[in-house]
Amino acid sequence: MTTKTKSKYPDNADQALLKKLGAQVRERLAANPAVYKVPSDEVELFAVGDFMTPAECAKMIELIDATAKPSKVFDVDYSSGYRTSYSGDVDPYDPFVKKIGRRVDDLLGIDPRFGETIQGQRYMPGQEFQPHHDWFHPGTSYWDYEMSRGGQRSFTTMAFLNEVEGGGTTDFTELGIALEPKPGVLLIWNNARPDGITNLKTMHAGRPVTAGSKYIFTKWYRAREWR
Ligand SMILES: O=C(O)CCC(=O)C(=O)O
Ligand SMILES: [Fe+2]
Repeated sequence: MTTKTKSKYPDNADQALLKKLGAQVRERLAANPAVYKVPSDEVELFAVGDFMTPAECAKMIELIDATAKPSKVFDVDYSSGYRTSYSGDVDPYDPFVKKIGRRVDDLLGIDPRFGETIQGQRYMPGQEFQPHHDWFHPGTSYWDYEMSRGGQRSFTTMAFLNEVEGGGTTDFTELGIALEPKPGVLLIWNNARPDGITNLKTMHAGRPVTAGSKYIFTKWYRAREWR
């Protein structure tokens, strides 16, 4: 249940910053031949193949297994069963994790201070992440807190780390796009539209894994310095 409370932050908080960041990242990705733009007029969505080597995927999976615990959710607004995977922040001071984080920073060209720490996720059969936006919704219990520590989420990056035996696609439910988990691939999307307004069409889901397991990591960027 969502309780609307008065906030000192406007619904479109950080719009101007999101617009500026969007333009900056768009230009940088367009200049990079390793970046594939997934065709859509509604969401700026990109993929990079072989972003992670097989050895790096294996190492990240090891770290996720070591830290995985039931997913933290913004509990008041996320009903139980919404996200049933396991997740955890992998050690941000681990040199390997730092190296991968810097690679993502460099790909996007966003100020590294805007980046959240890398979060790992593991799905076992039956586990999923139901349709949601990664950007924060005004009026939620966590809105003011998140606005005070970096503001709106600008870009999402998400890497597939293993071959999934069954299920586990990442679906953009408003776009009719289903992306097969392919180890080493990094997905990138802008959570805002080019005008800087948060984009409703970025609705996406991690579909239930039906066989095997699915490992990913996500790294989100804010509109401002994240603390
Ligand atoms: O597992 C997926 O494919 C999606 C994960 C996701 O949406 C998230 O972590 O925010
Ligand atoms: Fe998400």
